[in-house]
Parts: sequence; C-alpha cells; structure tokens
Amino acid sequence: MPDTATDVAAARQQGDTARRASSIGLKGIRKEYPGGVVALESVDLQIGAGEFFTLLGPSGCGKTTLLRILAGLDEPSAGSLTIGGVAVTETPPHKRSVNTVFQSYALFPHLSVRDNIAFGLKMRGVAGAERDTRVKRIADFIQLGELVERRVDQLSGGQRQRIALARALVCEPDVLLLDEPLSALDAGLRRKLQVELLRTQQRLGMTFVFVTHDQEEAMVMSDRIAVLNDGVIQQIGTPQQVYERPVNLFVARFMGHDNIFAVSARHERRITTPIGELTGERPCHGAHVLIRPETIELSAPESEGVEPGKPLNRLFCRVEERFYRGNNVEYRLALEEGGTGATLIAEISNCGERLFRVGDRVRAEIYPEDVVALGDEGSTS
Ligand SMILES: Nc1ncnc2c1ncn2[C@@H]1O[C@H](COP(=O)(O)OP(=O)(O)OP(=O)(O)O)[C@@H](O)[C@H]1O
Repeated sequence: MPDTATDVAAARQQGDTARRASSIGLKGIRKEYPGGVVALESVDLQIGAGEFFTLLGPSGCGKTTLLRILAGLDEPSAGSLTIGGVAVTETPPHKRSVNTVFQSYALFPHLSVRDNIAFGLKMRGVAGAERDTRVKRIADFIQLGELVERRVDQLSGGQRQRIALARALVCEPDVLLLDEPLSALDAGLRRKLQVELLRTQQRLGMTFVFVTHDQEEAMVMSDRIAVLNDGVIQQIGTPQQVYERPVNLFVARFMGHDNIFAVSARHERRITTPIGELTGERPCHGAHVLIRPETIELSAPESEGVEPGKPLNRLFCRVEERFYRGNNVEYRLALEEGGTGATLIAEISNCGERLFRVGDRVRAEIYPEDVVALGDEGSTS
C-alpha cells in the first residue's frame, strides 16, 4: 500500500479520464440558523467536474454546514446551488446524485461488510444479482474483498473507514462529499488512506468535496482549496497558491506560517518591519508581510553571498537557537541592527553543508519576491 506524498503525486498523474462527474455552482449561499447564528455569509464557489476540492478552516467556520447544503440535508437561507448545471436548491437529498461519507463512519456494527456496502443499493431498489456484482466489485476495489463476510465490529478503524467509503462509492454518485473522513485515524494510517482516497478519486473521476481542518492533509490531497473563516471564504486556490501566496493574515496563520511581521511604515517598495527595512517586489499595501523560512538563504557574513549583485535584502543576525530535524535545520535568528528584538526563522535544507552554531554571526538574504504582502481578511483570489 502506498504511503508517501510522492505516491499521492503519482496517483494524481495516473488519473484515468473522468467516468462520471458533475460540476458544482454555489451563488450567494447564506445560512442563518434559528437563534441568529450566521454559519455562512455569502458563498460563491465553482467546483469543476472531476475536481478534488477541499473546504479548509477551523472548527465552527461553516465547513459542515456548506457540505450539508450540498447534500440537501440543510436548506440555505438565501442563494442558489447547481449540480451538473442543474438547479437543485429545492431538490431533496435522495434525488441528488450526491453521497456523503461522515467522520463517524455511520456503519451498522452487527451487519457484515457485504450488507453494509449493499445498504445504499437496497434502499435504491437495486435487484439482488446486480447488487451482489456491484458490492463485490467495489469491495475488491478497496482491497476488502476477503473480508466481505466479517461483521463490522470485528474490523479495525482503517478498515471501517474504507467500508464507509465503499458504501458511498457503490451508489456511483456524481459527487462525493467527505466530512473529515480520516480524522479519527492515527497518523500513519491516515497518510495511507489519504493516498488511497486520492487514487480512488482519480480512477473513478468523481467530483470530491472534502472537509478538513488539517492544512497538510488539504495540501496533499486537493486540486484546489477554499479557506473559510467565520462563514466567509478567505481564499480559493491551488495548494501552492494558498501556501506560498496567502492573501491575508488569517490564511497565512492557518497554513502554519510563523515569520509574519507588522508593517509600521511604507514608501513604494520599501517597508519598515520589526526585523528592519525590507524591499518588496512591488509596493506593499498590506498591514503585514510573510517571509517563508525556507526562502531565506544563510551564509557567513564575510562570504560573497548567494548571488552577488542581485537586489537582495541582507540582514545581519546572530544564531540564537538551532533545531536539527534531519532533513532540514531551523535557525532562530536575532537581528544585529535595525531590528527591534524580533526573531527571524530560517529553515535550511540539510544537504551536508556545514551547520551554523548557536552564537555564530550569519547573513540572511531574502529576495524581494519572497516578501509576501498580506491584505485584509475576506479578500479572495
Ligand atoms: N443546527 C444548528 N443550530 C444552530 N447553530 C448551528 C447548527 N449547526 C451549526 N451551527 C453553528 O454554525 C456554525 C458553523 O458550524 P459548522 O458545523 O458548519 O462548522 P464546521 O466548520 O464544520 O466546524 P467543525 O470543524 O467543528 O465541525 C458554528 O458556529 C455552529 O455552532
């Protein structure tokens, strides 16, 4: 069974042509629960047919509400919804070609794997012989063919999760909705099932809408991600766009970034920050900037530097702390001049070069394009 991010990338590249999939369109979707809680403000979203699309955000931001509206389990207070180009805002759940996999599996523990998988087909009135063929095909597909007679309460968490997936897939929906399906699993199994889920989606060519609050999981799985906060989409983009170019402070923090600095003064491309004066690629309008630790180059102060003559930001620092992580090394740096006591974090891949020690003087070099301006919340791209 595959278990690395490389496998995920390979799975993405091996994708068959779409068998059946539907696009999804959301326009002005608002949800206000009785009692006045506004779970979604005004959500506009276009999800492509066959896309692996992820809703990412903290607890309570409205992810599940949005999924329930797609499934037809909740009605929006305003706005409209299309699946496969057809208006379905008023369509009841069982008439939408949509299936949902929940975090809690929602399996019948006393029934066999076969009967659990067959349940949805039975409800849809699929006859015995065809039902058996389809159950067998999907059980083999998720590598549980040998376990079809077992009772569900005799299986591991990972196996149960695969059955929940099989039960949704066997109905061949155009759209599969997945609400934190892997969050109950331990880290190793979770990574394996991430790969399996992505390969399944690629092979079947279905549209997947996946909910998670784990940014790494979102990045490894998704074609595109929508980051939500307080019922408002903050940014929609590819994993690379959302991680490398977060549009605002919320997205940058949620994606796990540390080197974020307030901008106290600005003049065209020059800005003043707690780590000193920096030059950006273009005039900075944001109140904060992000400098990703892995974009910083470190060298001895007296050396030539990485690219002599290039317009770089050069900061002289002292190594305060060093964290050796095997594949990379994190340095926490104190600025020698122009700084106001702020710490700059640099992460250097460990390619066998000499490591700096605590107390060493170093020169940190930052390209203008790696000074990322963060705008106000609520802006999308
Ligand atoms: N039935 C309900 N009645 C009233 N308020 C609700 C109801 N369901 C959800 N909410 C509120 O709506 C907001 C969004 O909830 P939702 O479950 O969509 O968030 P979420 O992002 O899925 O959170 P989590 O990751 O914790 O599941 C929260 O403030 C929640 O308390």
